[in-house]
Amino acid sequence: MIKVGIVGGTGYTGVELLRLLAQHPEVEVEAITSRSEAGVRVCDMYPNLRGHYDTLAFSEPDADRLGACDAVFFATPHGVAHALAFDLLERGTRVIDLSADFRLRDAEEWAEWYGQPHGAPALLGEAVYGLPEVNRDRIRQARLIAVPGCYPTAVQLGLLPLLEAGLIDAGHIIADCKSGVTGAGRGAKVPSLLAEASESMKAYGAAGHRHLPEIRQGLGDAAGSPVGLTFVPHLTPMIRGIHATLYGRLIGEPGDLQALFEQRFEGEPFVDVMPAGSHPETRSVKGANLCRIAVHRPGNGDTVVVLAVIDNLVKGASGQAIQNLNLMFGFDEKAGLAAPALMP
Ligand SMILES: NC(=O)C1=CN([C@@H]2O[C@H](COP(=O)(O)OP(=O)(O)OC[C@H]3O[C@@H](n4cnc5c(N)ncnc54)[C@H](OP(=O)(O)O)[C@@H]3O)[C@@H](O)[C@H]2O)C=CC1
Ligand SMILES: CC(=O)N[C@@H](CCC(=O)OP(=O)(O)O)C(=O)O
Repeated sequence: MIKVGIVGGTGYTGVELLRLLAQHPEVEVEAITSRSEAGVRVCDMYPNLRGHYDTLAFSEPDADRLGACDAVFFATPHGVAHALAFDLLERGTRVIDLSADFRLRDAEEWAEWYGQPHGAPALLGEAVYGLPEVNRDRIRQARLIAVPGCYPTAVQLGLLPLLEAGLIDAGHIIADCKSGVTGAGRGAKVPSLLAEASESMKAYGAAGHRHLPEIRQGLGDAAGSPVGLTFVPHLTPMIRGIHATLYGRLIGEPGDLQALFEQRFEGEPFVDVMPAGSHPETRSVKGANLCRIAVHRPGNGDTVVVLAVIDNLVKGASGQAIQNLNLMFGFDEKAGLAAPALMP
């Protein structure tokens, strides 16, 4: 049994960590922080957790208490993990950061997109990008994990087989993505209000979203050279879910694309390549640590269309974070993550 701490326990990804860890056979949640709810019992704020965490209460972030844990998850806004990660690593605590603080390798690029100086550039060299389908062996050895963003998880998983095999024009890729409103976090914001977000849909960040450099970095690694990417996110009236529709221009005759995807993800516990002709639905991954993918070649033409769906709070955040923890501590990769999706 290991002890873990969670910094930022009142947000959607924090409570999702608690829900999933309640089923984890090797983990005990030792500390959970919230400055605004310090002293409140977790089960009083989140009644779905009654019977699972009846004595655990939110507390102020405290380096000594967190540093006594084997691992600490940061489910906090950008910049918070920068300030605490070094101290925790010095104490021998491993850090799994759900925010974007350690996702970009270039501190200056991070500062440009996140509008603040990078607070821990000295740690960037050792941070491992926590996409197990790419970096599984490095994750096993890591002390510091940058959990990928929600859109970047869906887009990279959907495009990796094509880029690694050099089958599409890496200079002209389009990622048209839709997210549920929990992607915007739990903090009160006008665009997340029921009257604003329901029965309507809108694009945002078309001129440049902060996930663009993260996705470009990962796709560039897969392609072996810089990629040209147009990424347009949309806010849709659902609570959870990301749907990515990805377009690439085929170079020459690609062979059997369905077989390519099946082989690339063979044995992956959390990627499901669906049968040819499928159209995956976000509800088919709701609550599950899973990316379902379908690959199409309309009219046998020169464009390949990949459809990828995840739950933004699970494979797009907290589930993927636990998948990383399992690898870091040598647990079964599926521990705590085996439940199927909720349908309907
Ligand atoms: N929602 C999603 O789908 C996804 C989110 N993420 C990322 O995960 C992180 C958390 O997201 P989400 O759960 O939605 O966020 P929320 O905004 O819902 O929650 C943020 C949490 O962080 C705490 N917090 C805020 N500021 C500080 C601070 N300075 N020091 C310590 N704690 C702080 C808050 O508690 P309090 O203020 O009381 O201390 C709260 O518990 C973000 O970086 C987000 O971008 C990643 C993938 C997907
Ligand atoms: C719908 C919505 O607002 N989505 C968020 C992305 C989700 C998220 O939290 O991004 P990280 O994984 O990088 O933390 C956004 O567009 O900024």
